[in-house]
Amino acid sequence: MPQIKVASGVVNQTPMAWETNTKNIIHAIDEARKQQVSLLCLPELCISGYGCEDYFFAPDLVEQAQKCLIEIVHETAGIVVAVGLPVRHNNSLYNAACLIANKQILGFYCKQNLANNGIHYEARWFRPWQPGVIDSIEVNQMNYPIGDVIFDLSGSPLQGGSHGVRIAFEICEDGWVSNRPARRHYERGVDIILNPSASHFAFNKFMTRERLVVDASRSFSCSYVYTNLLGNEAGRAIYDGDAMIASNGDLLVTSPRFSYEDFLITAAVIDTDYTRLSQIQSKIAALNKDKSWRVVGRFDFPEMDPVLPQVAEMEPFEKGGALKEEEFARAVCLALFDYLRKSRSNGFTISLSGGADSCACTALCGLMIRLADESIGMKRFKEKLSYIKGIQSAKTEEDLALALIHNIYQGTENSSEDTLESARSLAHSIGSTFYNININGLVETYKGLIEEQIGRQLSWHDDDIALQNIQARVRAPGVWLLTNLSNHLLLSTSNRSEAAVGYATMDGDTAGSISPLAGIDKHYLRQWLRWLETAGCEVKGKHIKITGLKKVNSLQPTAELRPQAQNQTDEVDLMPYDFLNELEKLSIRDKKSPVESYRNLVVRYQGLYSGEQIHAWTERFFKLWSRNQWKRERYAPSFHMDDLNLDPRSWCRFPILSGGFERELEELKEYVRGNPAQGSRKRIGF
Ligand SMILES: Nc1ncnc2c1ncn2[C@@H]1O[C@H](COP(=O)(O)OP(=O)(O)OC[C@H]2O[C@@H]([n+]3cccc(C(=O)O)c3)[C@H](O)[C@@H]2O)[C@@H](O)[C@H]1O
Ligand SMILES: Nc1ncnc2c1ncn2[C@@H]1O[C@H](COP(=O)(O)OP(=O)(O)OP(=O)(O)O)[C@@H](O)[C@H]1O
Ligand SMILES: NC(=O)CC[C@H](N)C(=O)O
Repeated sequence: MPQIKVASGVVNQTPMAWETNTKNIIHAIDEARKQQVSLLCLPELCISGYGCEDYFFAPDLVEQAQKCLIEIVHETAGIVVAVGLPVRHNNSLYNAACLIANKQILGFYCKQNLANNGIHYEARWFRPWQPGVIDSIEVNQMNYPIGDVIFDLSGSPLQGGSHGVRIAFEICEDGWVSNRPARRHYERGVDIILNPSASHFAFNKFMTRERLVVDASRSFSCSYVYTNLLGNEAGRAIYDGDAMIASNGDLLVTSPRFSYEDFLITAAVIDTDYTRLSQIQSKIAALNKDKSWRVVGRFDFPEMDPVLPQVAEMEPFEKGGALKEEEFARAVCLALFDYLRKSRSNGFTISLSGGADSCACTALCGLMIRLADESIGMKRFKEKLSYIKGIQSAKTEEDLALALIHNIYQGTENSSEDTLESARSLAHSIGSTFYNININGLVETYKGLIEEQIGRQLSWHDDDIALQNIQARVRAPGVWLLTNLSNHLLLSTSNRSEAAVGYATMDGDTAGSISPLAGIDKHYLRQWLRWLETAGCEVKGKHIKITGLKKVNSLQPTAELRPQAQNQTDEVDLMPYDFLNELEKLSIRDKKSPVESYRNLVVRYQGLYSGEQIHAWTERFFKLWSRNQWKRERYAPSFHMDDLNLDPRSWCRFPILSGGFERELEELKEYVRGNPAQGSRKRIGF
């Protein structure tokens, strides 16, 4: 049949959650069938979960995945389904997709290009399949083809079935490399390419995916069905559920992103006659006489009535002019919601200072409730968190916030009325539980005990950092106590700029179980808070704002650890946050030496800061960066946002002990000495 209804199925999976994962897959198949879909593509490794880490090595994991596969096969009456799982073959592990048609397994395609950069470590567990190789694998006492296969599905002869529909695969990274399998699929006259992916969220990445998919469908004259995972699967990576279907260079349909559903089906009708016409016109199809790659299967694609032209549209939030703000809000909120339910915790506790970081964490929790409510409604929200007894009688979003978000302000003599008011007004605006204690006595008690032992008084002149740190540390036990009492998760509030330079007290304000902001820089975070107060997330024609952020948006960031008379601010302690951000990009993301970083900064901040000042900040940054790797190793898990991530466990590795750039900073000093004029020129065109 020339017209076929195909679909991408996105699913919210969890590593090794065999029952839930299988249930989500079966529900997705049922829904696709209900929508008269004939061919459904489900994500990469969706049976086991993508993030099983070294447990992929466990033979039992592969067996469990196979048991689930058999269960799924029984649920595929009248539909063709592609589902991803790890398979063991000849003592190697492969990242495979199984094609099932009408309760029959047809075979397995294995990924040829493993993702092994950034947060991906696939080559640690899997072997890449060699192009052109096909073998046979035994599953449940039956032999099936495995490897670089293309499926040729024909209906019964009565249905004009001699015209087989050719279906091939690229698994995620396969579609991102220059020598992609689709080029060979094209020469074999393929009608449909399925791409089951596990493509983590990063800012703007959906546009790159779209280009890959649309370009492939145009260059290879085919229909391209791309699907992805959804939600916070395993802790750090977030999947936005981005799925789409393109045909002959046109994007037919895209899925809604950042949904709180367990699964979503995105369907379109494709026309194989139309893509074949393009193949004929480009005179390329089926050059090769060797057909060993062809796996023949039987499936009667139903007759379809013509459909109206299909054109994909962006979601309103994607075209509203605040894409990064929207993506940050939606990605982190979904990540928090999944973390909450998958860790079976009862809510979030935050030590709320009224400053930008803890206000951002609190606002994100409040926003999570509102976005989830908009996505799945109050009833499903409560069902998904059915183990939390305290929210089952909630009627409003504020009722939910009261139980799910606990804040505590912990002032000292160095705290100001401004920050207390900021904290209180934010808590009030989202409806969270707010506590207010004074920890001065605790700080004084510790100080007194130690002074007595060492035989001298501590002073701000001699003991500045130690006196700052004791205040930050004294806050940790109380907030942990509160957290434990409600079986909450304690959010640690550090942002990426602080992580870069270790501007946090270990076991003080770093205490916590997740660091939702550790992937985002402080300069951007402040801008985002202003956006959330004044514009907010666009949902169903309205805007979800958090107006209680008004006070914090009027304050200058300060740790409030030194006596108020010293007017402590982060930017005086460190350097301006936008400068820190640029320097961090140059030195850490782009790996430029201190001299090269400095030279670039002098150009960028010409006329604004002197060469001497830029030199001093560059030196400070490199010293603090290398001295504080151990702190980054000890941060609570954070979410991946982009290629500026500093998380050493998923992205950016650096030695804990190192030469600390001593020689490189000497070279910088020499360079500055030899180029004294730099940086003192007037700033042009900023
Ligand atoms: N390589 C290494 N491996 C393992 N441990 C290492 C280490 N180097 C030092 N250390 C240890 O690190 C300790 C120092 O670290 P730590 O005690 O955390 O303190 P430290 O990094 O010296 O100071 C904390 C900084 O963060 C700022 N802060 C703190 C709290 C809140 C805020 C805010 O923005 O609100 C800012 C504060 O102003 C200060 O500049 C040393 O005593 C030593 O034990
Ligand atoms: N008075 C306070 N009450 C409760 N928690 C506090 C207080 N002061 C600091 N904290 C905790 O320590 C964390 C670190 O302080 P830090 O100053 O870096 O962040 P912030 O106050 O949220 O933001 P900013 O740095 O923009 O002022 C805070 O996010 C908060 O969790
Ligand atoms: N699972 C994968 O192969 C992911 C790699 C791919 N480059 C992506 O991030 O989308």
